[in-house]
Amino acid sequence: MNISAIAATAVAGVGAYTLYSRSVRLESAEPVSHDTKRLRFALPDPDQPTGLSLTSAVLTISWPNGSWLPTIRPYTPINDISKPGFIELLVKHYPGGKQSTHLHSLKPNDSIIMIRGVPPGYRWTANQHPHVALIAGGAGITPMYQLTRGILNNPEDKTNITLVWGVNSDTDIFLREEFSALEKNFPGRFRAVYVVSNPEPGSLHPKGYVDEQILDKAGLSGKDVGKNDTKVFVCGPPAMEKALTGAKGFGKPKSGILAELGYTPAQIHKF
Ligand SMILES: Cc1cc2nc3c(=O)[nH]c(=O)nc-3n(C[C@H](O)[C@H](O)[C@H](O)COP(=O)(O)OP(=O)(O)OC[C@H]3O[C@@H](n4cnc5c(N)ncnc54)[C@H](O)[C@@H]3O)c2cc1C
Repeated sequence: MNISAIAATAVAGVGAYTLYSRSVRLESAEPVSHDTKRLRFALPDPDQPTGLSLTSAVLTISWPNGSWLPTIRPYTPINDISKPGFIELLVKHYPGGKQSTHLHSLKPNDSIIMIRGVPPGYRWTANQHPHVALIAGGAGITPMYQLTRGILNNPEDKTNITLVWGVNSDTDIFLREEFSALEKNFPGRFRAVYVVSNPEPGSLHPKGYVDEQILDKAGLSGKDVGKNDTKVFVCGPPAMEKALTGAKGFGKPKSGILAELGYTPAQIHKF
């Protein structure tokens, strides 16, 4: 969904969707890499449920630098959405980016408006697929983290998960500890593979981008996974998503890496 469609839905539904009593207050802001912060917002009532379902984003509304027009952008909470009282966002700063610059400038006790319900998100159903492949680039990790935690924290859900995350540098793997803990606690259920385009000397991760070879090595080619058994989720920068899922344009549409590996469009969901 593009930003204007999201904004239109938000404006049309603002009465129905305003969840957190207009504003939420920043409790803490912690840098997790050179350009990314973890922001924890308190809901007005500490017992208030997040009201979020797996998987969903929230819409943030702010007026950076006293502007007349609001800036409206979606972000994907990374906290345990079953716990009440707060919302945690992981926000990458884009130089010149309106909302990410504003969110990075917030100090504890500053407030923003947050709306749930738009964009609608992907409605996850436990055990609908025996295996999911989560392919993320950079800040596109947030919906993958929400989904991974949601699946593994539900004792009824037996879905296996393979995560492939492409980042620029080793320091951009900011959820490494959280993912390591999940790998340890759910052996055989969850596996994470990191691909680094500019690795540090001595990095343990493969150098490069998420391509056919990396996915093949991660066990995600058609020969490794039953064709209809895997649901693939993709979230990353536009160039990465294009390479994975193909591109329309002038002339013949280009098929992407996932099609080459044997996945059908119905198996692929782009966050
Ligand atoms: C459903 C959904 C969930 C999202 N969840 C998150 C999240 O959890 N964390 C997060 O950090 N972001 C997330 N985003 C992206 C976020 O909504 C904003 O688009 C992003 O923060 C940039 O907004 P901005 O106002 O700072 O930049 P803008 O003012 O919109 O853009 C300014 C410039 O920044 C650059 N830029 C903006 N976005 C990107 C991009 N995605 N890739 C490369 N360059 C870009 C471009 O050069 C652009 O011209 C999500 C997006 C969607 C659609």
